[in-house]
Amino acid sequence: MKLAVVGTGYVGLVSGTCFAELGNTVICVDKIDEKVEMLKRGEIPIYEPGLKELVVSNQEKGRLTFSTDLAAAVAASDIILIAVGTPAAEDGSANMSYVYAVAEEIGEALDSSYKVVVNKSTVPVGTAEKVEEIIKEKNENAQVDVCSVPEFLREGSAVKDTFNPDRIVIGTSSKKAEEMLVALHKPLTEEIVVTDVRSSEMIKYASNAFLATKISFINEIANICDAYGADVKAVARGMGLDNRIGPKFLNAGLGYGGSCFPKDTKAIIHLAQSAGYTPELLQAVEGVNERQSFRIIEHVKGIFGTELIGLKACILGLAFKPETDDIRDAPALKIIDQLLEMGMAVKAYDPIAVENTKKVLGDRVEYGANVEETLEGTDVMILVTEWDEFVKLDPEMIKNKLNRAIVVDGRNVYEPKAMREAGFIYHGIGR
Ligand SMILES: NC(=O)c1ccc[n+]([C@@H]2O[C@H](COP(=O)([O-])OP(=O)(O)OC[C@H]3O[C@@H](n4cnc5c(N)ncnc54)[C@H](O)[C@@H]3O)[C@@H](O)[C@H]2O)c1
Ligand SMILES: O=c1ccn([C@@H]2O[C@H](COP(=O)(O)OP(=O)(O)O[C@H]3O[C@H](CO)[C@@H](O)[C@H](O)[C@H]3O)[C@@H](O)[C@H]2O)c(=O)[nH]1
Repeated sequence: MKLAVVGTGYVGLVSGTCFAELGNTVICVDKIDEKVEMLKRGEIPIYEPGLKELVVSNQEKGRLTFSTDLAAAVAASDIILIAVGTPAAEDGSANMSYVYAVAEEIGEALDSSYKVVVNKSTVPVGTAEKVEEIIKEKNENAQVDVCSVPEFLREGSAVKDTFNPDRIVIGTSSKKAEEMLVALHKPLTEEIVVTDVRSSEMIKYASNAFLATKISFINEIANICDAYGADVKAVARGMGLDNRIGPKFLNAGLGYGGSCFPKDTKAIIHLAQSAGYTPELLQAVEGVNERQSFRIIEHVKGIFGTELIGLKACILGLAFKPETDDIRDAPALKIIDQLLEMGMAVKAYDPIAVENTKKVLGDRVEYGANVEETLEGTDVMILVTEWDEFVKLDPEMIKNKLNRAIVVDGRNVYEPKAMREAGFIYHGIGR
């Protein structure tokens, strides 16, 4: 099949490349010239394991091309995937300006041949209908079915997730579009859920909201564990072995960050409120998450008291999770801001997210070249992102580099007993 993919962020680039790998002809379009030029040279603007090799090999086979010319890509394709950003607006709703702008451009580019337009971006319920309306306002001869196929990939494992999805959800009431989209996705999985467009759009928000709820739930339990001397890791294990609960997404820590859960939770809350419904549970999920990263600060104050001026913290991990350089809504940024405000100096390190962090924090923070150098001469090590290299650190090395043997483990990666026996003042989250 011939595909145009609009937007070369995580979703557009990964799904476009994977569809090319499956033998389709794919044109990935972005409005940013430099990005398209980089991609043409086989350079990948984001860090995503396994992606570069796939992009380059599909370019070489001529199945994957990059362009800024949306009209030409639309004309050459049967299916057009919209994968542009839907960031949070001031009021928490999804900012739909990028999606609507693309809809206008598609409307202008279409002739009277049949096309399937797919929203892969995470969008409020009712968006497919609105996109179809915009296209038809621009072009009354347009023969389109606008469908919803939400994306469930995770950053850091995006390629693996795309080739091994738990399910594909297709929202459409058109038999013709359904047949084309089922044929496109069939090589990926047998688990294809075909439903109406609005339910499909809701499935995406409901899935993210549920996962966010699981995280806020276990964080709340962790905070109660802290008060009573229970170990949240043991609690999560004991709970997770119940098949009805399951072990995944029960890691207590600093709360969820990233480009999806925070904004999508806000968007579904806004969606509910716009319809006159108060989503109390989801509001609490968000409230718990807002507070959770500040648990670190409470631990720091618990150790040093409120007089923090003159002390230096070593922050390990800046990306919102391991295996990505994405710092959008990363807990590290909030924690660093708070430490600086309290008068502490901060030295930080991340294997790949330092460049992105510098664009936001500049020289308010000192950056180490590696873990050892970052730890050197600091008063407390604060682990924020559970990169494998941090998990495997030698406690003796940590002790030798720090001014005092103090570790605050925001991801519960070390064993409290072993750390305390090794002479550390050790604080985890809920254990
Ligand atoms: N990042 C993820 O892991 C993930 C996973 C699932 C779903 N989603 C959803 O997918 C959507 C895209 O997310 P992302 O992280 O890939 O976005 P992103 O912000 O990283 O990238 C979006 C890209 O679209 C381009 N763009 C914007 N307007 C354009 C236009 N008119 N023409 C051509 N290109 C245009 C931008 O230049 C940018 O390169 C969002 O709705 C997001 O919620 C993201
Ligand atoms: O037990 C857990 C699991 C995750 N997290 C945090 O939750 C956030 C999100 O993690 P993850 O879901 O792994 O990453 P994303 O790449 O943001 O992926 C989510 O958001 C995407 C965008 O919508 C969806 O496509 C994915 O299915 C969904 O998992 C990160 O800050 C994690 O540290 C926890 O705190 N505890």
